[in-house]
Amino acid sequence: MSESNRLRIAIQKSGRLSEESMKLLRSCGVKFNINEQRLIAHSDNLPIDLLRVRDDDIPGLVMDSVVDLGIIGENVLEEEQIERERLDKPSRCIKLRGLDFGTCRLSLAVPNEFSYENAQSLEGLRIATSYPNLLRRYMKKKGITYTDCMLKGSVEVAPRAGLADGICDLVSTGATLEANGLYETEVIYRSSACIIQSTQTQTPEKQALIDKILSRINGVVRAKESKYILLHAPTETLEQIVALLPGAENPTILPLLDDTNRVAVHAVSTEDLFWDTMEELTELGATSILVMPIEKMMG
Ligand SMILES: Nc1ncnc2c1ncn2[C@@H]1O[C@H](COP(=O)(O)OP(=O)(O)OP(=O)(O)O)[C@@H](O)[C@H]1O
Ligand SMILES: O=P(O)(O)OC[C@H]1O[C@H](OP(=O)(O)OP(=O)(O)O)[C@H](O)[C@@H]1O
Ligand SMILES: [Mg+2]
Repeated sequence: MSESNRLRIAIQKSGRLSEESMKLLRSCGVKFNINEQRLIAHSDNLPIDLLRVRDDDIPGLVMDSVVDLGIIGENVLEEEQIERERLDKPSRCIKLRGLDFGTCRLSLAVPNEFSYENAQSLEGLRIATSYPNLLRRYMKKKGITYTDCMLKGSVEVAPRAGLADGICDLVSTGATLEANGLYETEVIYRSSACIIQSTQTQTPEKQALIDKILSRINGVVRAKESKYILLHAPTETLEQIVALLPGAENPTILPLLDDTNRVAVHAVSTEDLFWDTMEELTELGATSILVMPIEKMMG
């Protein structure tokens, strides 16, 4: 493959991570248009190409240095890492940071009529999964022998179709399990999306661009977790009010026109402000409480 000076980022073409991956890159100032038929999307404003592929292919593309960065579920990353360990193949990639989407868990589940007591209840059974390595690691730790039935999709229909006794699949709300007459018994792995980088040597220009993207991602994620809070506070309860604002450092205190008993408080809070705290603030005499989202943060 020819060497390119453009940074290559692999994202899921279509599925649970696609929209959020594109949204994250766009919020970092990477402009691009997607043509559904095309594998590659070129950014208009930065030397970046997006490769739109199946999520299972992303860790391998990063580890083999075909692309520089990838956005992927930790579950798929870990599955590939265990596979490469097994095959004595190097996993040349590092996780740059976790992301706040694609949160789910890999769980064992059995049909509603199955009487499950503990993990040992699965001894000798056949379990359908798309994650044979994560399943094997868990079952080995528990000392349970089983047979696996590898399915790339529709894992949850396997017990009804007579292909397996139980399943090991991703769960979020549990609606898919319920719809298929199954119930969750053990969580074997908790996952969210993450961004990974190939450890193969980058050009200094590419590394500088990766650092810039990562710093922007940090800013976007921090901003999402933070809120800008404005309120009016009586001077006598000001200290208690400020102490209630979660993670707010050095708020700005401003005088109010024609009112010497109250001040305006402006603060950036590193956490969401919950209704309970809002109620406590009003009990302390705070008024005109506004909680606003922050788009970007830096410095
Ligand atoms: N219900 C869910 N809620 C949140 N995140 C999920 C959920 N299901 C899966 N994920 C995360 O999103 C990733 C992609 O899930 P998806 O179901 O789109 O994969 P897929 O069907 O294997 O797609 P592909 O066609 O790309 O192979 C999973 O590996 C997991 O990290
Ligand atoms: O617990 P729930 O909220 O029901 O989510 C779990 C389902 O979500 C994922 O599939 P997805 O809907 O992405 O479709 P897929 O099976 O085509 O991958 C996963 O494979 C489960 O089937
Ligand atoms: Mg997949």
